[in-house]
Amino acid sequence: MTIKTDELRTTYIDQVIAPSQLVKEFPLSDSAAQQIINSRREIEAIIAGKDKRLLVIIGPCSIHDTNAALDYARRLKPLQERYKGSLVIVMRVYFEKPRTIVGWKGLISDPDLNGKYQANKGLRLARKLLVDISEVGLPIATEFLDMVNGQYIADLISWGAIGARTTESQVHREMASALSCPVGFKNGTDGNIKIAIDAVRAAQVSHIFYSPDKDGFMTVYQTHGNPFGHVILRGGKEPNYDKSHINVATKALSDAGLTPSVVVDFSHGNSQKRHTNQLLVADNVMAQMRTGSMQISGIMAESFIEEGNQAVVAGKQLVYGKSITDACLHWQDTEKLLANLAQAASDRIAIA
Ligand SMILES: O=C[C@H](O)[C@H](O)COP(=O)(O)O
Ligand SMILES: C=C(OP(=O)(O)O)C(=O)O
Repeated sequence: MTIKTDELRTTYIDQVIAPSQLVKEFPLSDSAAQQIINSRREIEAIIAGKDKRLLVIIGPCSIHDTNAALDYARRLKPLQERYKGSLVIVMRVYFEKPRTIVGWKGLISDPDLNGKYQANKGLRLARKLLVDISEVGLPIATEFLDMVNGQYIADLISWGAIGARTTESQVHREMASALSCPVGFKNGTDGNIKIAIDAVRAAQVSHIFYSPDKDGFMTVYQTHGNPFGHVILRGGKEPNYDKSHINVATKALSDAGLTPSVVVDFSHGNSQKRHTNQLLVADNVMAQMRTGSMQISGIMAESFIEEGNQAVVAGKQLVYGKSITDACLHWQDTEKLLANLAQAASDRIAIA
């Protein structure tokens, strides 16, 4: 063969470390593993309607500075303890960003924020952070976007998301059917909730799925199906958190034979990308909860240490604790939000 017909549009960058090697470098302790198993069981019970507490997925839009993320985790931990009677708090630790067109795609692929794609460094930083947050004692939520990255970190994840741009993707549904944690599917960016309900159904059953194994060898797996898929309403062309949208979504879930409850994302289409609107969404959701309705089993919010977001500019120092993707609530608002959610959730438990 002298004429090359493929790999015409790629340039070799590096070999990637095997998942088993990364796990050796950053192992999970037995106590942290037990805590992850316990957190997954708690979240599963909420998804199944057996635990009346509110699932709260909260944290930065994306991780770009692991020190700031750990700082956030240490602030969140006492609140997780304080409100554990009414909230199951899980920290958002997102390393992979699906972009509408282009942009920084997250710490794993581009840890230096400079387009040099030092993926081995990104994987090491990501796994170390997950181990550190697990040692703090917090359960972790992440989005599974890439088909390979999960093998490096999924053992540390208590709750997974499939994003609005990939809910309709067959391979993501297959991946969700293989994941050991509960998985939420976002509605589409245009607001289509049927694709998320279809995704929950698709992920419930067994599939044939190609993935690297822990040693990095491409492997064909038969997945067992994930019984803990659920829908996340994130808004679309219009927000979809109010009572009428919740009723439509839960009826569609019921008609499909699924548990009629949803997670509401306060951000994204529901906040129309204005971070402080998350607090207005929260007020509406808490009012719904106070009627005793169990239609909303969980919420998601984007929060960090500093408010808003910032652009990455070469040579310019980044503000510590401030998002470089979607704008986030600051820590003070986060504390107030969690206190209010805890009150609304305990009011709801009292009625139920
Ligand atoms: O959650 C983050 C963003 O909403 C998502 O990655 C899309 O971002 P973009 O529209 O800025 O590309
Ligand atoms: C990208 C995200 O959300 P969505 O898929 O809803 O846009 C996210 O939660 O980070």
